[in-house]
Amino acid sequence: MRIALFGYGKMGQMIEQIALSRGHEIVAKIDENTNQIDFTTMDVAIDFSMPEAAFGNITKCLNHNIPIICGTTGWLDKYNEAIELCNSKKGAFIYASNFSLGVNIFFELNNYLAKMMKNLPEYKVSLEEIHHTQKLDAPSGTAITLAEGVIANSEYNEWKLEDDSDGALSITSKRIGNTPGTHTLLYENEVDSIEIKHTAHNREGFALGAVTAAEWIIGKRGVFSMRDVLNLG
Ligand SMILES: NC(=O)C1=CN([C@@H]2O[C@H](COP(=O)(O)OP(=O)(O)OC[C@H]3O[C@@H](n4cnc5c(N)ncnc54)[C@H](OP(=O)(O)O)[C@@H]3O)[C@@H](O)[C@H]2O)C=CC1
Ligand SMILES: O=C(O)C1=N[C@H](C(=O)O)C[C@H](O)C1
Repeated sequence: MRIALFGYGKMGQMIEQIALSRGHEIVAKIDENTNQIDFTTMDVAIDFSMPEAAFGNITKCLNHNIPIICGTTGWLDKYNEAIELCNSKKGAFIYASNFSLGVNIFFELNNYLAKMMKNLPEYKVSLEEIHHTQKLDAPSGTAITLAEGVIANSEYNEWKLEDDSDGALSITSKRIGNTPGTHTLLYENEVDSIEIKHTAHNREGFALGAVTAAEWIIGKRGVFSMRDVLNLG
């Protein structure tokens, strides 16, 4: 498979390693200084760039009929526009806030736990994410997906960053050293607490998931998720 990388930072470089080890070719490494992109050389594009760049990169790929896998977080105000464009162009697109197998299992566990806790209002939920100090967005995309999972399966209506006013689900964001990504859901009352936690030990799981998604999407049309790729649903 001929892969173009949009963004060649920490994730782009890890994806290159994994892609090469699986017999793929990296045909382009694109950043904000790239003037011309030859879309004829690529079978699929993978974007791990920056919040302000992702939507533009997705648009370019869909306009050139290139399937696009996007892991960049912090641009979701434009997600519906990306879906509309993908559908109108009959393209192929996957966004995931987290591509790792472990986190996608954790998302399922989170939904299941939220459903069980729905009728137990004595437990208050809180959500914490910890990432490295270079991370630009807060809360993390993964924390937002987890919060949306709780909201869809409980009486909570909204999440807020470090604010539980009006009964909102509060997300705490911490930036510590080189932490690859740790997410914790805590249900707590006066007598006990229940905690579920996912800890990424490095970036390999994210990169492997993104390359797996790129392999999976070839020949497909539509908007998909990691649930489709991993056959979780
Ligand atoms: N979904 C998932 O599983 C995961 C998602 N992420 C997300 O991926 C994104 C990237 O993370 P990470 O690799 O750690 O970040 P880095 O900052 O290490 O890399 C981002 C790269 O994007 C480049 N860039 C800037 N503008 C553009 C542009 N217009 N087009 C293409 N590339 C551009 C930057 O170049 P320069 O430095 O020259 O500006 C930089 O090299 C973040 O949003 C992060 O949250 C991260 C891990 C897992
Ligand atoms: O920026 C990161 O590093 C990560 N970003 C993603 C997010 O915002 O959830 C995924 C992972 O946690 C690492």
